[in-house]
Formats: sequence, C-alpha cells, structure tokens
Amino acid sequence: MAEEIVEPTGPAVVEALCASGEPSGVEPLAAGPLAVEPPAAEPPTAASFPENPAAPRFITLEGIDGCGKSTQAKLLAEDLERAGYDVLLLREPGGVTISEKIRELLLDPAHAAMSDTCELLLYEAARAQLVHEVVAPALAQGRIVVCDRFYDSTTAYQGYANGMDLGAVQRANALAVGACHPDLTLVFDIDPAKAAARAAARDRAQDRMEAKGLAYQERVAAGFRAIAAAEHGRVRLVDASRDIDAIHADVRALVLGQ
Ligand SMILES: Nc1ncnc2c1ncn2[C@@H]1O[C@H](COP(=O)(O)OP(=O)(O)O)[C@@H](O)[C@H]1O
Ligand SMILES: Cc1cn([C@H]2C[C@H](O)[C@@H](COP(=O)(O)OP(=O)(O)O)O2)c(=O)[nH]c1=O
Repeated sequence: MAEEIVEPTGPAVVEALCASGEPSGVEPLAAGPLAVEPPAAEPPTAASFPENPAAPRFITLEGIDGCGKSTQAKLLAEDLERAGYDVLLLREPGGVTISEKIRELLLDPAHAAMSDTCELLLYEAARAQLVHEVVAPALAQGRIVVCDRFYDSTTAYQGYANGMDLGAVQRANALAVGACHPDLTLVFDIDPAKAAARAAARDRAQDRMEAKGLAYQERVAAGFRAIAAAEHGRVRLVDASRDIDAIHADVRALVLGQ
C-alpha cells in the first residue's frame, strides 16, 4: 500500500525546496485567466522513472464530487508502488493535522453562512500547510506525490462555480503553493447526475459543498473542462463515466505509458 498521510510524520519531514515557509512570490498573471504556469507541450510519462528527470513526480486527480477520483488515486498509487517508486498519497483539503482541521470547518453543513471569500482563503490555507509540511519535502526527497484534488479544484469550485474573479483565484493559488506545481493533472469527466448517484450510494451524509446541488456541480464540471482546454499540456480529461477498470487503464496509460 502506498503511504497515506493524514497526520504529519514528525521529524522525518524535512524542510525543502519550495514553499518552505515563505512562498517564493506571486507570479504576475499570464495572458489566459487559467494559466498558473506555462503548459508543457506534452505531459511526461513515468515509463523511465527515475532516469527521466522530466517524468511526472507530482500528479493530481480532479473532478466533481463522486466522479471516482479517490478510487483511481488509490489504484494509481498502488501501481506506482508496485513499479518500485516511493509514493505519497494525499488528499485535499486535508492531509496534515492543521489542514484536516480546516477541512472540518469547510465541510461542516452547519457553516452555511460561510462567505465565498472565507471559503477561498480556507482552501488556500489548508493547501499552503500541506505543501509546506509534506508536498515540498516529499518532492525534494525524490518521492512521487499523488494528490486527490489540488489547486484546479479551487479554480473550478471557487472560481467558475462560485463566480469569483479568476485572476484573484489564480493569485491565491500561486500564493499557497509557491513553486510546487503538478506535473500532470487528470480530470475525471462525468455527467454530474451520474456522479451524484455514485456519491449518494456512499454511506455518508452530504457535506456543505455537496449540499450546493446539481446545478452547482454542473458549473464545476464546466470549469474543469475549461481548465483542461486551457492547459492541455498539463491537464488531461479522462472519461469517468465508464467502469473502474476501463478508467484505470486510461490512467495507467497517461501516467506510466502502459
Ligand atoms: N467507475 C465507477 N463506476 C461505478 N462506481 C464507481 C466508479 N468509481 C468509483 N465508484 C464508486 O462511486 C463512489 C464515489 O467514488 P469516489 O472514488 O469516492 O469518488 P470521488 O473521490 O471522486 O468523490 C464510491 O462508492 C465508489 O466505490
Ligand atoms: C481542494 C478543494 C476542494 N473543494 C471541495 C470539493 C469537494 O466538494 C470538497 C472536498 O470534499 P471531498 O469529500 O474530499 O471530495 P470528494 O467528494 O470529491 O471525495 O471540497 C473546493 O471547493 N475547493 C478546493 O480547492
């Protein structure tokens, strides 16, 4: 099993490359509202890990609630482990103690009064801490990080679905992550009604975000598609309406080239 961090790992966690406390600064906005970083021509594959320095080391999985990305994140992490890589599987918001506490604030259905700005900044605060405590150190140690959601969720939910200014969202994302950007992002694309049916089959109560409803999820899904179109090099759409094995085969092909 790939290691899954919820609590910090203590002294083994070292200070590292990027976002080690002080973010490296906010880059000026690129021409397109979504271009957090210039897209690579083609996403690298992990076929020649660790020899290939361009292979993806930081892989994020994105999509609307219930699209199946947590299922695929686990399968991918297991694949990479079996292939001999040192893998860290994380989720957002959360992953370390402070970020898990922020997650509770964000998802508590009792917090219906939360403003859009408060919501944005809490997601960014959770992310900044996760990057600082584990993502940056793990990447510096040469580990592969697989993260269930990252800043594209903020762009899709708080930007596209909540209607916040996309430039402001991009600047907030940049502040939270410093130099830590995903090498490859898979967006699991599915009809929101189908995803809602999957989520409903899970044995758990709706959280504050899920309670926003189907029309909201449709705006989120459109946001993710817009991100994939704008950043085709880093971001790849995967048809998530199929069965788990078929989706997993696509994920393997995109990440491992097999
Ligand atoms: N391809 C699939 N087809 C049918 N059910 C799925 C598929 N992928 C995941 N599920 C199930 O749907 C529910 C939501 O999946 P999950 O991976 O938790 O989604 P997410 O993390 O995107 O919210 C879970 O009960 C899971 O077992
Ligand atoms: C990371 C992130 C998540 N979210 C939302 C997406 C989900 O509704 C919620 C996280 O809940 P979670 O249960 O982890 O998601 P999922 O249902 O996909 O398994 O937070 C944002 O709105 N912005 C963000 O930046």
